[in-house]
Amino acid sequence: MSGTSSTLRPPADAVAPVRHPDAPAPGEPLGSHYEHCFGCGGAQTHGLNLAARAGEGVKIIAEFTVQAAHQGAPGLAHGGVLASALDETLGSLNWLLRTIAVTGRLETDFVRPVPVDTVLYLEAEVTAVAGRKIYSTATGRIGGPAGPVAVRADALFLEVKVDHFIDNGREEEIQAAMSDPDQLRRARAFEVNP
Ligand SMILES: CCCCCCCCCCCC(=O)SCCNC(=O)CCNC(=O)[C@H](O)C(C)(C)COP(=O)(O)OP(=O)(O)OC[C@H]1O[C@@H](n2cnc3c(N)ncnc32)[C@H](O)[C@@H]1OP(=O)(O)O
Repeated sequence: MSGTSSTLRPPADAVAPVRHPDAPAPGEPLGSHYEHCFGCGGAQTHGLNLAARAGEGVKIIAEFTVQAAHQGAPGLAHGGVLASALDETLGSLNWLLRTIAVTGRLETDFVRPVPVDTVLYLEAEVTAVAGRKIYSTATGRIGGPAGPVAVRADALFLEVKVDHFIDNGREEEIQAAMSDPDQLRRARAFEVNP
């Protein structure tokens, strides 16, 4: 079964997304934006450790290996973990636009089961922008770019101000991230254009 709800269809006045001139070059790894991020942070023992790199235009390519800690059914990835991998990959797209944005809606199709040890190969692309709304889509394949599709998602991200994180995040982590002496790391923790 497949389908997309009407809120994920760009309106008639939507425009094509524009890659920021300072976006990383195609093939360049994005690295982790925040070490405690469940999706990409190295400090998360059971996190996804997802590695994303810039693609052409407004595309991202990412890979993550399903670990034993990611199981739902015996030997198979938990659906929520797969949705997290899609969310993280889609979220990384905003780095190409240099827009701070959070997921408002994420619709996921689980097409086939994903065994532990699988390398999930993800491709995501921004499809349209309408004001604060950023529309995007992603696909996850088993093993590599020619592998069978296991998951796919459509998403709506909403542009926010950095205050979104400062006002809502737990004080302890906000203070730690803001007092990081590394300016780039400080900026990326909040997904801000450095
Ligand atoms: C390398 C480093 C990269 C960085 C890599 C980073 C990866 C990070 C991980 C991935 C990203 C995440 O998981 S982010 C974390 C998960 N997401 C969140 O925590 C977001 C929680 N939700 C919120 O804070 C809020 O609901 C917002 C910000 C999404 C929206 O609130 P708002 O700003 O007040 O906007 P609001 O006025 O309600 O709505 C504005 C317009 O958007 C529409 N809209 C709002 N929400 C929705 C929705 N869920 N579905 C449909 N439409 C919606 C409204 O109808 C309205 O349309 P109209 O009337 O104007 O037409």
